[in-house]
Amino acid sequence: MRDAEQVWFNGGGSQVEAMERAGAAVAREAARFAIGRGILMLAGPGNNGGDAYVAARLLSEAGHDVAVAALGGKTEGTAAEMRMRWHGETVSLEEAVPRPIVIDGLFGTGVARELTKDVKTYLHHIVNNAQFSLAIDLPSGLETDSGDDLGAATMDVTVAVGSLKPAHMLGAGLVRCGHVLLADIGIPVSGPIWSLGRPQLSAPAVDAHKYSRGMVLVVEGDMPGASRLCARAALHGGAGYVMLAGTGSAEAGPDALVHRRVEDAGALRNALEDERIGAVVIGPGLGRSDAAHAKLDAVLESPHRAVIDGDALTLLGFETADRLSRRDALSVLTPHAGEFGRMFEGGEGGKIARTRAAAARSGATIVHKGPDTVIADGDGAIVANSGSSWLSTAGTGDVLAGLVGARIAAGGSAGQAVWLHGRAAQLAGPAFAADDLIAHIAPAMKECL
Ligand SMILES: NC(=O)C1=CN([C@@H]2O[C@H](COP(=O)(O)OP(=O)(O)OC[C@H]3O[C@@H](n4cnc5c(N)ncnc54)[C@H](OP(=O)(O)O)[C@@H]3O)[C@@H](O)[C@H]2O)[C@@H](O)CC1
Ligand SMILES: Nc1ncnc2c1ncn2[C@@H]1O[C@H](COP(=O)(O)OP(=O)(O)O)[C@@H](O)[C@H]1O
Ligand SMILES: [K+]
Repeated sequence: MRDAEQVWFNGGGSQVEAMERAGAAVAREAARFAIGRGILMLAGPGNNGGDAYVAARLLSEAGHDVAVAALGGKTEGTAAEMRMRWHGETVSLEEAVPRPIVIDGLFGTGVARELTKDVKTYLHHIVNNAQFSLAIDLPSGLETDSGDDLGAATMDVTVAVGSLKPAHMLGAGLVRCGHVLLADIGIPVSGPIWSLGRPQLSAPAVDAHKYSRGMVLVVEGDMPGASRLCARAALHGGAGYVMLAGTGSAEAGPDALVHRRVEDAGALRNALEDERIGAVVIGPGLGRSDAAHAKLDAVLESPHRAVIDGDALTLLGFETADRLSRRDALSVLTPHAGEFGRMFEGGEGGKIARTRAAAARSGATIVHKGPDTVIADGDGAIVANSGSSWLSTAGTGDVLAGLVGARIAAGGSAGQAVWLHGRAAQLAGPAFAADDLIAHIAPAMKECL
C-alpha cells in the first residue's frame, strides 16, 4: 500500500484527495452502523488522525452528533490541514467520555511502538464502553506487517483503507480487527501478497484414467493411523490412485486404498521407480528413527513432487534449505509454527516475511500452518484464514498433507488444498475429529467446479 500510494502521488495524485476518500469511506460505513447514535471520534497525530478528522467533518455535515477526542502530538502536513477544517467539539483523549459509537483513528500503519499505558487505558475504556466500535485502517496498536499486538483494543469492524495489510489476516489481527471491510480509495494496488480465494477446479477430462488423475504414494510410518488419514484425504482430494507404502494392516480401510508392502528404505526406493507417481507424501506418523530418516532420503532423492510434513520436517531440521534446494522436482513443506522454528531459526519480520525468506532459501513451497496459514514460494505469498478454529485437533495436519499430495499430483497447487481443507472444516461444523473432515472434502470441492 505504501508503494502504491507513492506511485499514485508521483503520478499527480494528491494526499488531500487520498485522505478525503479514506475519510469518506469511513464516514459511509460508520453512518450505516451509527443509526443516529452519538459518535466519539479518536484522532491521533498522523495521517490516521487525518482520516478521522475528515470522517468527523463528513458525518457532522450529514447530521450526526460527533465529538472528537484528540491525542496530543505534533500534527503536520495534510493531517494538520484536515484538523483545521474540523470546527466541531474537540476534547483531549483524557477528558473524553465514552459514547455509543467509537471510531478509532489514533494510529494506523504508522504505529511505531507499544502504546503507552495511559493511551492504552483510555482507548480500552472508551472502546469497552461503546455499543459499537470501528477502526480506521487498523485497530490502533496493531503492528501492520506482523499483526503483533502493541496494545490494541478489540473492534467490531475495521475499515481497511485501499488494501488489506498483513495485520488484517495475521496474528492478533484475527481477533482485534473484528469484521474487516475494504474501502477502495481509487489507488491501484498490486504486489506479491494475496489472500486465498476459492479455487476454480475442473472435473476429470472425459478421457481421464486413474493415473492421469494423479497417483499419490503415501509413505507409512510408525503411527499408521496418521498415514491412513493422509492417504484417505488424498483419495477424496481428487487423486486417481493412492498407494500406502509400508507394513501396516491392509484390513484397515478404505478398500480403494492400495497397500504395498514396503519394509525399508531399499524397498521404498524400488516403489519410487514407478514413473506414474505424481506426488509422494512423507511425514505423517513417520517417526524419527534411523529407518525413517533413510526413507526420507529415498524420497528426497527421487524425481517426484514431494509433500514433506510432520516428523520428516523435524528430521530435516536446519539442513532443510540445503537439502531441498538441491531437488529439481517441486517440494511442498507443511510445517506448523514449532516445526517451522526447527527448520528455519529466527529470521526477520512477521510470518509472511519469514515464510517467504524460507521459501527463497529452500526453493520449496512452504505452507506455514495455523489460523493464519501463509503459503509462500518464489513468486510471493498467499495468506489464508481457514475460518474454523475447530481445526485445532490432532490429525487435521495429516489430512492437509494428503490433500496437498492429491492436488499437486493433479497439477494443481498447495493453495487449492488449503482452501478445501478450511472449507471442509467449516462444513464439518463444531467438534469434529480429523476422520470426519474427510467426508466434507467432496462437498467443498463441489463448490469449486
Ligand atoms: N499516505 C497517505 O497519503 C494515506 C494514508 N492514509 C492513512 O494514514 C495512515 C498512516 O498514517 P501515518 O503514516 O501518518 O501513521 P499513523 O498511523 O497516523 O501514526 C503515526 C503517528 O503516530 C505517532 N505514533 C506512532 N506510534 C505511536 C505510539 N505507540 N504512541 C504514540 N504515538 C505514536 C507517530 O509519532 P512518532 O512515532 O513520529 O513520534 C506519528 O505521529 C494509514 O493507516 C491510513 O489510515 C489514508 O489517509 C490514505 C492516504
Ligand atoms: N486455531 C486454528 N484455526 C484455524 N486452523 C487451525 C487452528 N489450529 C490449527 N489449525 C489448522 O489445523 C491443522 C493442524 O495441523 P498440525 O498442527 O500439523 O496438526 P496434526 O499434526 O495433529 O495433524 C493445520 O492445517 C492448521 O492450519
Ligand atoms: K486506527
